[in-house]
Amino acid sequence: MEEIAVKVAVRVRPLLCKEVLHNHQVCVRVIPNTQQIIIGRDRVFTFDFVFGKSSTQDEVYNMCIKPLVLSLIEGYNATVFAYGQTGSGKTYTIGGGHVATIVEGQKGIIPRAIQEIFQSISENPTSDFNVKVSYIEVYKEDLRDLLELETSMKDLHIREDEKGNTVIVGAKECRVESVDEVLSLLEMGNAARHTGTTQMNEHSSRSHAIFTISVCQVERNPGAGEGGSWYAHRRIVSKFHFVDLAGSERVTKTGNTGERFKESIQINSGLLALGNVISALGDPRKKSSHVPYRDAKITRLLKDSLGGSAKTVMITCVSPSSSDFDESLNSLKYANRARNIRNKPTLNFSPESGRMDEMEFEIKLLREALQSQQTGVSHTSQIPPEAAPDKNRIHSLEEQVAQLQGECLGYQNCVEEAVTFLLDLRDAVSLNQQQQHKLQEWFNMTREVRKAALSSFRGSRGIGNQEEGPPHSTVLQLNREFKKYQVRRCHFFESFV
Ligand SMILES: Nc1ncnc2c1ncn2[C@@H]1O[C@H](COP(=O)(O)OP(=O)(O)OP(=O)(O)O)[C@@H](O)[C@H]1O
Repeated sequence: MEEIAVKVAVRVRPLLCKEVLHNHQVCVRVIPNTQQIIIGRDRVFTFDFVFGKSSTQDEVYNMCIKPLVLSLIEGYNATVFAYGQTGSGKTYTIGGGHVATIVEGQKGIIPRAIQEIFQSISENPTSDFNVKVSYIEVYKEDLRDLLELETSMKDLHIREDEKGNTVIVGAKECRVESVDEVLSLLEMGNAARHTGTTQMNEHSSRSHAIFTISVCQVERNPGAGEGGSWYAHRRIVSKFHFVDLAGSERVTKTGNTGERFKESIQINSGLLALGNVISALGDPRKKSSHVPYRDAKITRLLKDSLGGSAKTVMITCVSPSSSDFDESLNSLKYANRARNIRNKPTLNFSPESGRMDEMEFEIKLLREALQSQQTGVSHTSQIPPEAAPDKNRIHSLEEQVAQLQGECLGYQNCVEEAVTFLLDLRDAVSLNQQQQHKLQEWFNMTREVRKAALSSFRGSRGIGNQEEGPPHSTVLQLNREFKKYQVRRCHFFESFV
């Protein structure tokens, strides 16, 4: 599996009107025709992409995000996250805020990516797509569903699936069919997000927000099956996380008190945890050390994006103002360290679900074939009684496939449950005896279910000692038998013409 580095971009926003009015000096500049940034008089940093004060939203999108959208459609998970001091331009860049009223050129990353995803879908006639979005925020270390505010925080849980990908159990996933639908959900979520006014930023995000678009594509591949007469399905589910982190802030500078002060503490501790993860992953001297993903919700959520299986771009936003020199230098140091993080992107084929789709499809074909042949039989008065066993055979095949599908579903559900549970335990620091016992019980149960599924299938076929194989191979056997039956039946009818 190929390792690729997390790509790091730095964007320096222009001085804001109030900074110009207060006569702030510029202390961060892009060195023209390079990928370098200079801060102060002589601190130079090199990044994958650098964007200066006059860079446009379009440039940022095309350079950093477009390739990720293409990867998403290919089947990779992707993440872009914006990091930086409060007021440095993260929400502006990611595309939060009032997406509906914003002028075209000012649109941030999310609306542009959505546009492109739907464009790609419309240009792909060979697959069926199912697109869903979810939007959650981490506010003071609690998860909140921005698309379903009634959902209690307690009902949202962070879990890992069997591939190690982070999933939020309980978060509302809305099925969407158009760009406008996504934008109105985004707008709704943005309106529900915790924001507040601080001395540093009039519309400061007080939470980390994760907007996720999940694309499920089922490729229709005619003729791939034996004899070219049925459809093989490839199912890919890939996700794009757009993460707008809350900004780091110095409490003395923001002048925050009361609730804002409490928020600052939580924001900073989440970002500190993120800094530690970046440091553990990005510092070659700490290569073999423990990565403290579990120290905060945001680091747990970003686990597969940092050192995991996704393709990731980190956009570090910095203020050019000399009054923010220390914060900007810090952000650049973090960004520099993040360049050493390596991910191992993997394609998200879903072989199990693919098999289920395939089985469902075959059942459909079997049913259709059965129906049309039954009709044929009833219209053919000269058909001799020898046809009856064939009809019975097709009935029995259909029953077996249906039974197999039911067994596979039960088995799949059970395994999924066990995997989630076991992975949870695996992540725990240590297991006590009771937990180890429970773990063993789950292993035993899975084995039993699998055994029962196999023996019941063998029983239904009258097979005693056939080699154990995955349920998939039995479907293929059924398919083959059905084809043999079809050929025999054709010959049979031909002999009457
Ligand atoms: N590249 C840019 N060009 C023009 N204006 C910008 C740019 N980046 C940010 N701004 C402006 O700077 C201000 C602060 O930006 P924004 O709210 O995006 O910061 P933030 O990093 O998300 O802050 P916080 O962490 O407090 O939420 C906004 O008024 C925004 O419009």
